Amino acid sequence: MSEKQEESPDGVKYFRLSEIEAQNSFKSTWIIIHNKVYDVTKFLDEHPGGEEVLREQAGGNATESFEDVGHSTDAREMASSMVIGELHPDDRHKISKPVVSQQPSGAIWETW
Ligand code: HEM
Repeated sequence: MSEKQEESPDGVKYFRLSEIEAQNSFKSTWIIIHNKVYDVTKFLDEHPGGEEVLREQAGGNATESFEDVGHSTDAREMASSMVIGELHPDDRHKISKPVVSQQPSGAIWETW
């Protein structure tokens, strides 16, 4: 295992966020959903929700919009065939917001 951790222990490929962000063209369109990286380049034409919504998220985190739509089980299965790897664990905090909560003591907690 290299120190750079380009793979998870079970062999899943890790992509850095900068690498993913560069895949935002018609030639290559990647999106992130729940920290998984999807290559949707060939799917753009076939997406029932249209190509535009995928293009808008190209190279970025589409988790919220994907979940907002309430995609079907079929859609989720379809999506799983497009997974090419995962966002590198060190970059995950860059696309997610902390959950802020107040404890009974009054202390403010931030969790990721
Ligand atoms: C790999 C990723 C995705 C797959 C495989 C996928 C697949 C599908 C499928 C099969 C449908 C038909 C309805 C259903 O079965 O739920 C659908 C609808 C839709 N999708 Fe996606 N989708 C993906 C990502 C996204 C993303 C990231 C967005 C938003 C940015 C999006 C927006 C929509 C919208 C708005 C519809 C509704 C279309 C309508 O009801 O007229 N999808 N998608």
